Amino acid sequence: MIRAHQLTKRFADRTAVDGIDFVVEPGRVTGFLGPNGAGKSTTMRMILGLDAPTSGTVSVNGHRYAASPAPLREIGALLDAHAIHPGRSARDHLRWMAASNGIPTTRVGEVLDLVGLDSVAGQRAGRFSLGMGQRLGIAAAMLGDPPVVVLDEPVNGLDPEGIRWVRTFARQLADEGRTVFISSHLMSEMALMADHLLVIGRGTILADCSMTEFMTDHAASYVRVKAPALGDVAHLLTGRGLDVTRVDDEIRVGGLDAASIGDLVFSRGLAVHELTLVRSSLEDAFMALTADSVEYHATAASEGAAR
Ligand SMILES: Nc1ncnc2c1ncn2[C@@H]1O[C@H](COP(=O)(O)OP(=O)(O)OP(=O)(O)O)[C@@H](O)[C@H]1O
Repeated sequence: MIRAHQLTKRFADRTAVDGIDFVVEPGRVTGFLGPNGAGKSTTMRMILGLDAPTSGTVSVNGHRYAASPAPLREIGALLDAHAIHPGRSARDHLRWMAASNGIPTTRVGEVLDLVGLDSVAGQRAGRFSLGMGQRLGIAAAMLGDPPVVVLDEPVNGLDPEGIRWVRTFARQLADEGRTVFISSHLMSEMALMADHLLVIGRGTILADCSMTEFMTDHAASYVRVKAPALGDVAHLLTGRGLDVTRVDDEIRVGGLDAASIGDLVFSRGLAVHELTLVRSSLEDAFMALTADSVEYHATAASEGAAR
């Protein structure tokens, strides 16, 4: 597992990570989410010992990762998929990494197979597409068969097939009992991939909960009601103290579940033509939660100009 205690990183006058505490548990995919500049990469770099904390600590499997005698066997990390010599073949790149970490070269064939790159392993990495580069980065991360896997924005720029592959792969690693920690600034992607969420904004933790809890706590919901005598239904529900808003040919009701609303309306002999629970999307919930921590807000005009 990964454990952070009062983890802090300051760059000159900027506090990138501000005294955060969290535990990333094994056996599940934990999504690390936050808007651009929230502190995700800085946190991941501190986990991997690439940045030293200004104060606080972070440990991997109970000790500081930088002090590990066999780092690739502790954590497999994908930070920058382009950090590969372009003239070297995928196989040579992995062989070199394996040799410098005391890992038998037979493992190279296994990880190439694992990520589906065996047929192109002799090609120069500089010719790889973005998706192939990500797969090669993940193959490198898996060389030491590590119990902890950290992937920073692994689906950035991937096509739908590549995204699905990363998702399935992450799930498989968690099912094998590994600790899987994946950053992204896209909620929709995490909704499909993560069991647990750690949301960061301006260097502080905004949420640390299961996906289900996140939805319950942060996603707004209402019941859409359509009825021939809409005014009468609205009057009845408002009279019961419910939060009722009329929008076109429907009313939106908050504060009571759909079945109870149906029963109540039926008990007055009124007909109902539609009764639907509507939840705001995870993306909406995430945007609402992190709205105050977004560094760069696009104005409506600049959004329009960008289109
Ligand atoms: N080496 C550095 N020197 C100065 N400031 C830095 C440095 N690295 C990061 N920062 C600042 O720290 C803050 C957090 O950056 P970080 O890259 O960790 O965010 P992030 O959540 O990974 O963002 P993104 O999704 O854009 O990658 C940002 O304001 C960033 O400008």
